[in-house]
Amino acid sequence: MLQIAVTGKPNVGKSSFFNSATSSKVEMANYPFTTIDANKAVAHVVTDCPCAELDLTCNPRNSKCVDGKRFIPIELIDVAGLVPGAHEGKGLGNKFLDDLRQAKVFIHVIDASGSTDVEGRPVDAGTHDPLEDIEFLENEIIMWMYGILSKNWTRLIRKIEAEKLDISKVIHEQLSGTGIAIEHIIEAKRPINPDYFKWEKKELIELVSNLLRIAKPMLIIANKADLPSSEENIKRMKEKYPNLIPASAESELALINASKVGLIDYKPGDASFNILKEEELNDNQKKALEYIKTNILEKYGGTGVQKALNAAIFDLLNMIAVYPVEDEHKLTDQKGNILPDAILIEKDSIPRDLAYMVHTDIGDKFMHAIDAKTNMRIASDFKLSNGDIISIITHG
Ligand SMILES: Nc1nc2c(ncn2[C@@H]2O[C@H](COP(=O)(O)OP(=O)(O)OP(=O)(O)O)[C@@H](O)[C@H]2O)c(=O)[nH]1
Ligand SMILES: [Mg+2]
Repeated sequence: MLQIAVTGKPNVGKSSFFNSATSSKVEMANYPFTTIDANKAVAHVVTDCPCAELDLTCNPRNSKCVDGKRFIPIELIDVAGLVPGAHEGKGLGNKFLDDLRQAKVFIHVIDASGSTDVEGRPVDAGTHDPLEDIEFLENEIIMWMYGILSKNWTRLIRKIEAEKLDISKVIHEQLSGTGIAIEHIIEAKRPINPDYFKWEKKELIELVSNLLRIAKPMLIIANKADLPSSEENIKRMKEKYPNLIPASAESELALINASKVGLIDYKPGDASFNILKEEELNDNQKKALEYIKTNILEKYGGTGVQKALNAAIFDLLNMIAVYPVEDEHKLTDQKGNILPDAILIEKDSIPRDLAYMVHTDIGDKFMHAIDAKTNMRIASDFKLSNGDIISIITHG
């Protein structure tokens, strides 16, 4: 399953974000290094389910559908906090950084309120500038990957020369286990001096920065947006990082918990909620809900948690959800389930790519595909888009 890593310095709310997105109960506390061992669980990205526009009732198998919204599973990993110097082992950094290897995209959680110092220790709200945290973390991740790439570099270069090997392939092998594709490496090294025998630290770092930008993009989440000192910081940071998403993991947890016990009507991603059992709420709960409504939902259009997951997959990784079916008339699988599976695939993929995502065997036996919304056969270079329902015709 596609993995998103939740990363950042200690004590910013990574585990709170993780718990709110996955309904897990890992420990959260106001001191650094509460989390040591990485936690993994399933979260969901949400998109419009085609069942709504087609006026159908679907029977999802690999995902869920709630009120015409399709919730598609992804894996979230919550890791230990990183401090400056992590790539040199500070704060157990090397071990912690290796937990990020598999991730396709990073959600970088920062404490927008400035109430934790650079190593995550609580300080007076507003006394630390969270902008500094964005820069140091990016640098740590670059230096970590540089460490992996540059290991035995001189020996590797000699080997490439002696055995006439392809540099991209060798780099690909060196970075195996990071999910970085050879195409990413080819693209990342394009702007760098082609004479790789002359590459030094500067060129390798440039290569790694390009690679990370292409292959493992990072989304910044300004968490603790509910605290008063966050507002000014968010405004200021947005000028430099316009894609930054303000969030309040703590508010999302509160809303989800209230919704689970039936006090309110709320689902992840909603920008509002309805109180269902006013009489069962005590004064503190009423105040808390009112606070979240005015200071988070109305101000930022949601708690930011679901928005962040969606942005990571649909915007940063440029993915779309496509629905393979076996019966293009009934839009079902063999067992009669309507729109059973939602598959996350890169935008502009072609039908054969989808066939391979469904199963290697289906990919190998691919003949052509049918757009099940129009019942028309589609070209082999047809570019899939979000919400497409596709029937794959195979031979044999
Ligand atoms: N006000 C506010 N506090 C939050 C929010 N999210 C988390 N916190 C608090 O921040 C502190 C740290 O939360 P954690 O989720 O443990 O943070 P972490 O980043 O996982 O910390 P480490 O595991 O130590 O790296 C806790 O006291 C949380 O209650 C939020 O959205 N708003
Ligand atoms: Mg934690």
